[in-house]
Amino acid sequence: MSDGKPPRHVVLVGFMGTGKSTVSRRLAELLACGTCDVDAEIVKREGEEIAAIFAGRGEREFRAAETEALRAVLGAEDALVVATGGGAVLSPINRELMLRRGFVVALTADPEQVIARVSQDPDRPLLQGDVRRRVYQLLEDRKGVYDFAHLTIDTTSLSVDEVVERIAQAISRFRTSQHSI
Ligand SMILES: Nc1ncnc2c1ncn2[C@@H]1O[C@H](COP(=O)(O)OP(=O)(O)O)[C@@H](O)[C@H]1O
Ligand SMILES: O=C(O)C1=C[C@@H](OP(=O)(O)O)[C@@H](O)[C@H](O)C1
Ligand SMILES: [Mg+2]
Repeated sequence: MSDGKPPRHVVLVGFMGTGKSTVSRRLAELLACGTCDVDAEIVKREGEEIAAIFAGRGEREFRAAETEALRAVLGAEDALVVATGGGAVLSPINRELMLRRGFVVALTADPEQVIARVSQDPDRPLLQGDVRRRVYQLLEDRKGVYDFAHLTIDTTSLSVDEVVERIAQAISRFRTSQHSI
């Protein structure tokens, strides 16, 4: 349900390793606005690392904490670039919050590119064990879940700066067409 306010934040969604956290920081610099990573917000609010929450309390509790963190972040008065975690879109409540408060940008990347990027960081709890198998399985499980975004960018062969530039151009078009961000 709309509360009558225009979309305000830029919200990045997408599978793990598509570049949401990295792009969000760089895009915020370019737009001269604040930025928030929902994963970092969860860690701050819960006082535990993401992997520790998954290990100690399970994914269900992580998802509940994620919705509360997302709600708090998107409630900010000033415009932010918000990086979400790859599974944040699984909840219809979260998708509704994002669409109500933001211009939603989905980042995608080919599976092998995702694997190359996430293999450098061993801390993602859902990718423990056989990373390749987990990535292909989760991509299959999550097919279509990022399609609700206003804009989708395939980052497979783009640099971070090129992704940032494309989002900035799209925001500019979106602004002139009707909305404020
Ligand atoms: N467009 C890109 N090209 C190459 N490497 C990238 C790109 N975007 C992100 N990366 C790298 O991929 C890794 C995962 O990026 P990250 O921002 O943590 O993704 P996410 O938040 O979507 O999981 C990081 O090492 C980052 O530097
Ligand atoms: O896809 C997911 O379910 C998750 C993605 C992670 O964020 P990134 O997409 O930034 O890696 C983090 O929220 C958590 O490990 C769960
Ligand atoms: Mg991230």
